[in-house]
Amino acid sequence: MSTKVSDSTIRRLSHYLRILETLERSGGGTVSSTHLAQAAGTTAAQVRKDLSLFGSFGKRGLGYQVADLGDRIRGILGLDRSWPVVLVGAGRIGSALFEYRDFRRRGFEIVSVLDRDARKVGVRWGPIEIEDAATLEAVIARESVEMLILAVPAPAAQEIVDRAVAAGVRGVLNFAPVRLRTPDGVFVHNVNMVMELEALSFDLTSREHGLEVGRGD
Ligand SMILES: NC(=O)c1ccc[n+]([C@@H]2O[C@H](COP(=O)([O-])OP(=O)(O)OC[C@H]3O[C@@H](n4cnc5c(N)ncnc54)[C@H](O)[C@@H]3O)[C@@H](O)[C@H]2O)c1
Repeated sequence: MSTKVSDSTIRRLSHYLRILETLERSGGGTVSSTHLAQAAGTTAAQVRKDLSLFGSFGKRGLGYQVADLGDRIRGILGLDRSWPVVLVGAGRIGSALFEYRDFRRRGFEIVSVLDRDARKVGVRWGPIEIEDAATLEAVIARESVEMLILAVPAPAAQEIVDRAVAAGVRGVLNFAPVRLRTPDGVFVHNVNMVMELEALSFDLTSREHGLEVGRGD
């Protein structure tokens, strides 16, 4: 039977990893679940619960080896390899994402950018040239890509995803404000900054409604 892992657990693992990487840079050693919890804004019990989903880590009373736990979390998150990524949509969002250097540092390399606008196709962006969106399937095969970033207008999104999935893509980071339909085994993560702002607005107004903001599962 497979274990269900919540999105919040995955986010906390990313958070723990950042803390561990800071500790690795300052010499490593060991870290307690209490320290990790404080730095991540959660409880020691939550840290232990999150990690226990993936096996046993650390020794009771001795804490976790920073380097070892970092490696294990990188393995759990699939960050012990690099992921070539194709970006479709060389517009404002697309160019901002392409410029973002942390992707490559964390193992996500945008190996191709595609657009359907003839004025953009062939334009050089650093080491790459924007390619014609009509060649999407060929690019996915050439680069052995499983991840797609979608930064096109909403009406264009579904068709691109259908083609990409048929060509072998299994994960989509979607910026278009549209709910995409994909078959089982294909994962879509939507980025919607308006929803984030709405959540923030809720946080700021919740007291007026007598509500307490909680950050549980
Ligand atoms: N997730 C968020 O929070 C957020 C924030 C802002 C914008 N967006 C969304 O991101 C998307 C991109 O926004 P933008 O401001 O970069 O737009 P933009 O108009 O600057 O860029 C869109 C690009 O997509 C290209 N394109 C259009 N149809 C295409 C197709 N069928 N195949 C390939 N390329 C195609 C266009 O030529 C253009 O270069 C939009 O859907 C927008 O609503 C999301």
